[in-house]
Amino acid sequence: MDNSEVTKRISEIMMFPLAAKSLNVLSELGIADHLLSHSLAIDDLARRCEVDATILMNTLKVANVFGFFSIADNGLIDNNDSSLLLTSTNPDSMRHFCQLFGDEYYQAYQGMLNTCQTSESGFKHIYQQTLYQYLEQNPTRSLVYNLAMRDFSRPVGLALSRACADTFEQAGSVLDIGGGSGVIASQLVRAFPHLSASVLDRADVCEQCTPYLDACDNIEMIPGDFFQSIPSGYDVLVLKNVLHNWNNESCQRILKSIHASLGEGKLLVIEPLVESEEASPRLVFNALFQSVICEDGTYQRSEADMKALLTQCDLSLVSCTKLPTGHTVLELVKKI
Ligand SMILES: C[S@@+](CC[C@H](N)C(=O)[O-])C[C@H]1O[C@@H](n2cnc3c(N)ncnc32)[C@H](O)[C@@H]1O
Repeated sequence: MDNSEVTKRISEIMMFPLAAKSLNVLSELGIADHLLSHSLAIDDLARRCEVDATILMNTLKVANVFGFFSIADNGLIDNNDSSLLLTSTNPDSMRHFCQLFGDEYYQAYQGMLNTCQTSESGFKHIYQQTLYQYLEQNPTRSLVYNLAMRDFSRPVGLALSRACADTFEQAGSVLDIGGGSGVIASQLVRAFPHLSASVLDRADVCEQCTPYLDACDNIEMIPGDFFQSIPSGYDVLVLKNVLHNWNNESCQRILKSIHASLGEGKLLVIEPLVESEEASPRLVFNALFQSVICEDGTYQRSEADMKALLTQCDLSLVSCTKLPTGHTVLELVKKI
């Protein structure tokens, strides 16, 4: 690559925040929802959203560079297959994800220099409180967070049902620890109707997410704190995308609570782990993301790091399975 190409690349990279922010603003405004039933002229769309038509058009053009929305020569704006994923009701929706990543997380990246210097959370540096303290005090944004996790976890729930079918077929009950909106629990009871499922999460999450559960799924939401205690008596405990939010010391405290409740049951730890030979850009970004957004001193873990952490907590590894989503499922039982 010659210098002029590198110069172009640098200027593109430095402008990329505008691309992420454009998807965020279009998601906050619900533009894809406005276009759900028909195309609209830019002036009409801007009027409905109470924004400046020229700036909205420029925002749409940035999104369009990345393949979102269709902009006709006559100025009519419409959804295309990509922007349909920004609608609220699409089962594969990424709208809440764009709202969360392009707002709170985006602002927290301002703390990254501090994270590099101190290994402390960039989020905490900017917001002067941890992510979960912030969410507790901001119910509207907490709902965005919970729905973003739901959007993100949907494909994993399906993959998990297929990959661990034997485990769930043989089980009668499952508890999803830090299970948020209950998306994984819902998918499990649909795939295995004999299962009874519960979700343990922070009290405000349980209250907020109960209306989003399908009543037919009959899932119990249990308000609690996984650092304090976890109810026992379940055949399978699921812990998905939880440990990566915490440093080793906090993970050990969570695993101690799990150990106390596990009995004869199985624990499934599901995490996006990195291996050096499969460093996809998304996983490379994720490693940095965890240190900036999560608790002070949190680092991305490899499969070996995770196995070491789990076995230090008196758990024995039974199996290790890769999901097509890039997550690893570690099945564990209490060490005898
Ligand atoms: C990254 S989200 C993962 C949610 C869900 N497991 C999933 O994969 O979609 C982490 C979850 O841990 C929950 N959480 C954080 N601190 C908790 C605590 N002390 N006790 C119980 N749940 C907690 C959060 O509310 C959130 O739902």
